[in-house]
Amino acid sequence: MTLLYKSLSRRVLLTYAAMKRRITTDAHQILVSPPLKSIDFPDIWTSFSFSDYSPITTLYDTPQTATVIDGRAIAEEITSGITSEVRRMKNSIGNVPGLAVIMVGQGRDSQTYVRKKLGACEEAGIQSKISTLPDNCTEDQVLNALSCFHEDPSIHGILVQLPLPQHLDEGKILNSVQLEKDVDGFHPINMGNLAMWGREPLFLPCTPKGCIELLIRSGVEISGKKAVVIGRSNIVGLPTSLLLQFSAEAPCYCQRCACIY
Ligand SMILES: Nc1nc2c(c(=O)[nH]1)N[C@@H](CN(C=O)c1ccc(C(=O)N[C@@H](CCC(=O)O)C(=O)O)cc1)CN2
Repeated sequence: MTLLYKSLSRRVLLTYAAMKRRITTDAHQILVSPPLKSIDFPDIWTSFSFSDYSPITTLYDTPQTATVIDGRAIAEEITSGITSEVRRMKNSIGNVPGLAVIMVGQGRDSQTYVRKKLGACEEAGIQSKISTLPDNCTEDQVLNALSCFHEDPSIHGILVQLPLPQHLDEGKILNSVQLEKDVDGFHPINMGNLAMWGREPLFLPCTPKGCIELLIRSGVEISGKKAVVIGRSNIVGLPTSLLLQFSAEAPCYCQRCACIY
């Protein structure tokens, strides 16, 4: 399992590194940008066969017309792909991936998101564990929960559901997530590597990755486009903008403003 995981990560990172090299060594490429499918990432962006998909709509055919992307259908498609991959893994090596979630407090939104994440794991055959801590827990309790999951060989990915209560130091806690298990990609080294040429993050934040997936799977050609990202949060806006840098021509932030581009 570890070998498979390492070989997958390696393959992904090599693709990512190759792409970054191409961009940095060829000034022309900076303007033209390589197609997004050749960028990093893992599972789908590199092995995804575009011919398998009929775009929900070809945006080029209908310029300036808003199109609603059917996220639910795409999510089902992705889940089904992951489910077969996990089944294959179980049949070949007898193991399945394991996700651990740390949730502090009883925030309604957080509970909903965590429930959905665990439900998605179950649907795909991924093992999951959750550590639920009270609103008034100490930083040490969170760090202890993290340590337990770091040492648990059945856990390959850990996420700390955000936001955390005010009295906890979010930065310190995210810094403490083991890099190799940082599935949210929120560790400053993973985030920093995403922002730097010649560096490779081990994981991508899931919402930005999901946005790019939706575009790709809907047949939207990102390369060479101008993109506007509204908001610059660490969780969504900032990493989305970084991802778009690789393909869109001129991504920019838009913070608390109406923006017509
Ligand atoms: N550890 C993490 N904590 C948090 C994350 C995260 O990625 N990792 N993100 C948010 C909460 N969240 C997932 O946990 C999340 C929230 C909202 C969305 C999203 O896409 N929202 C859509 C609406 C979707 C719908 O209505 O069905 C939107 O805002 O347009 C994705 C993920 C904070 N905590």
